Amino acid sequence: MDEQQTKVGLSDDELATHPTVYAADTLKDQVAIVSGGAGGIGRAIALLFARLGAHVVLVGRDQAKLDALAARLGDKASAHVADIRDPDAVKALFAAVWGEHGRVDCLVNSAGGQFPQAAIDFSVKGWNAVIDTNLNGTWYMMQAAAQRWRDAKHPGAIVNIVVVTTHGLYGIAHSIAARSGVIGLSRAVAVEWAPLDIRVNCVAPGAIETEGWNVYTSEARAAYPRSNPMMRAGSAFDIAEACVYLAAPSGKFITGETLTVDGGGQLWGETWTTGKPDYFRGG
Ligand SMILES: CCCCCCCCC/C=C/C(=O)SCCNC(=O)CCNC(=O)[C@H](O)C(C)(C)COP(=O)(O)OP(=O)(O)OC[C@H]1O[C@@H](n2cnc3c(N)ncnc32)[C@H](O)[C@@H]1OP(=O)(O)O
Ligand SMILES: NC(=O)C1=CN([C@@H]2O[C@H](COP(=O)(O)OP(=O)(O)OC[C@H]3O[C@@H](n4cnc5c(N)ncnc54)[C@H](OP(=O)(O)O)[C@@H]3O)[C@@H](O)[C@H]2O)C=CC1
Repeated sequence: MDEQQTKVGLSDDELATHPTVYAADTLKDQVAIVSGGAGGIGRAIALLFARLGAHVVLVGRDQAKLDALAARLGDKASAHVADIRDPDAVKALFAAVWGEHGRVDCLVNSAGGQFPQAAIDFSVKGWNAVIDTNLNGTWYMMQAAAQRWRDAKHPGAIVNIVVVTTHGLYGIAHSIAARSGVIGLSRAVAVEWAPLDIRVNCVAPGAIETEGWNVYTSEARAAYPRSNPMMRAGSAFDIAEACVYLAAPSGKFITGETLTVDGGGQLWGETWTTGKPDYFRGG
């Protein structure tokens, strides 16, 4: 992080009142677990899902952050502390939620992240922290959700928030490896779990303005809005609406897919999370 940390992205009030294309009862009576639910993208998902009728279970490691958002949502949300890297904590989370609500309809895995560093300098510990969070943690959540759905003969939908992997994203190779793993895993289990009426999809955000950006230098952050042909950053609300599309009946014939929400960034544009090296500046 650098000294120029600022509040970025839409406020909770803006997210809660943002116009949406979805009907108010789109997710009526559903129960959705959102990991990273108090993070920048996760809170947009939580606020929209709750607005569309779901009860949202907010998951993260920071009780106070979760409680603050849950308090805003009243009986539309509850807070559960769990580290997704701990498979026992994940099992306990699902036991608690099923015990409390008797159902889960949807899991959104938005917990994740990475730090910018040239791959050649990754330490073993740093590499493992990113793989463990983004690949292993996501998998523990997916498997726990699917086992419960299988045992209860209940349909389910999983949406994994990943990263656009098609042309790197220089400076976060550990995350690209982990997210490519999640995308491949999602495609594989989409087939295995179709007989269980479980759909598994991913959303790959481009530059989405959230406080998560504070892990990057101000120079890198300043370039993100120019990383796509729309020449602007997206908002967490764009990701939230994509998640609804895949989780709700609108996505009922979609599984194993990755929906890229990046303003065309994978087609044109470049992203240097550690700053653009002189070599690529030409001249
Ligand atoms: C095309 C479309 C365009 C798209 C254009 C897109 C542009 C934006 C791209 C992406 C944006 C986002 O994802 S937004 C952000 C999402 N949120 C985040 O990234 C959250 C911030 N990240 C993290 O919390 C951490 O990085 C993470 C590893 C995931 C968490 O794990 P832990 O808590 O275990 O990590 P820590 O204990 O802090 O660190 C563990 C070890 O990791 C290493 N480590 C951690 N931070 C480090 C650092 N800054 N530099 C070096 N090494 C570091 C050290 O070895 C640490 O050990 P020690 O040496 O012993 O300390
Ligand atoms: N913003 C962007 O431009 C982009 C974001 N993404 C991805 O989207 C996802 C959400 O990003 P965003 O909301 O911006 O980032 P944030 O950092 O704001 O949110 C990430 C959330 O994940 C939670 N989390 C992290 N590790 C764990 C863990 N081990 N167990 C439980 N919860 C954990 C954090 O909560 P706590 O620390 O309290 O546990 C935090 O609330 C991430 O995977 C991110 O990499 C992808 C592309 C672009």
